[in-house]
Amino acid sequence: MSTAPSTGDQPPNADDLPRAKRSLGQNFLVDPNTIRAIIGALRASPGDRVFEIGPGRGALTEEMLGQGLEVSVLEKDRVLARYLADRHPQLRVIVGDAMQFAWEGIRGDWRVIGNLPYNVASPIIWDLVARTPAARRMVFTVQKEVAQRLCAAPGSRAYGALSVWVQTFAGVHYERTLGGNVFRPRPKVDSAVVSLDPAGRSLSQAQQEALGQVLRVCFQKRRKQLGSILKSVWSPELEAWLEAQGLDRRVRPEALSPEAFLELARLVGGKI
Ligand SMILES: C[S@@+](CC[C@H](N)C(=O)[O-])C[C@H]1O[C@@H](n2cnc3c(N)ncnc32)[C@H](O)[C@@H]1O
Repeated sequence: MSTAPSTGDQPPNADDLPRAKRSLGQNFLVDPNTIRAIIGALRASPGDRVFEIGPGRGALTEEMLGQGLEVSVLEKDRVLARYLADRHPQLRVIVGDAMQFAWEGIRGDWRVIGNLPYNVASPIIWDLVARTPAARRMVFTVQKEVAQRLCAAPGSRAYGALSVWVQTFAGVHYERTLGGNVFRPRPKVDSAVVSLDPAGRSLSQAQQEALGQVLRVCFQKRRKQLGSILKSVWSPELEAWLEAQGLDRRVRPEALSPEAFLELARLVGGKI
């Protein structure tokens, strides 16, 4: 760990940099053009507040500070958190786990950014979008397959519970694919950048549980027909609602839009 006094404007000596820990998904961005492009996707202006998840050695953090953004970071690795706090006294550094963070505090004017640890990216985004309805734009670097699932449209192979859940709360846009050469160490999988624009939708805890339950049940059996999946809770109301959509009980879950799932959760959630 570097114990040098703050030298935010000096490039760190390679020997001072904390080693990458595989267990924490540490693949650090090293390509300046990619770093600028990811931050550009945030569409932030000087003075805007940005919350970064997993700042690592500060590749995105330092560029954002250089652009005059007001940055707070949440890092699980104490060594890296200390390294960043030492180098950047103006940075608000929180040592903590994004899987257990009180996201409700990120309200209003916050943008969110993160080159997320790949093994926990989906649950972090799942939680974050539901609990920060008023936040501004979010930009995440994730495994390419996860990015495809986040953006997937009904009927496509990648469309599933994660797509429906996240698109219930935000508009999702696939920004770009990243080759392994922009990271050190180089990850084994391809990566992609996605942006999310929260729609301002707030669901109660009960509504969230109902939607989560319906998604779990439906996408466990995505090739089955809805009438068979929901046999035990089928009702005339459900039948009438499907008919009004121009659908019937033979429809498969993967054909339903996020809005349709929300209505389905209202009709059957809590009963299955
Ligand atoms: C893929 S690296 C990205 C580092 C840096 N942002 C970059 O782009 O070079 C992921 C970062 O998230 C941190 N991390 C891993 N699990 C975390 C968790 N549960 N909560 C917060 N940070 C975590 C890792 O220590 C690491 O710094």
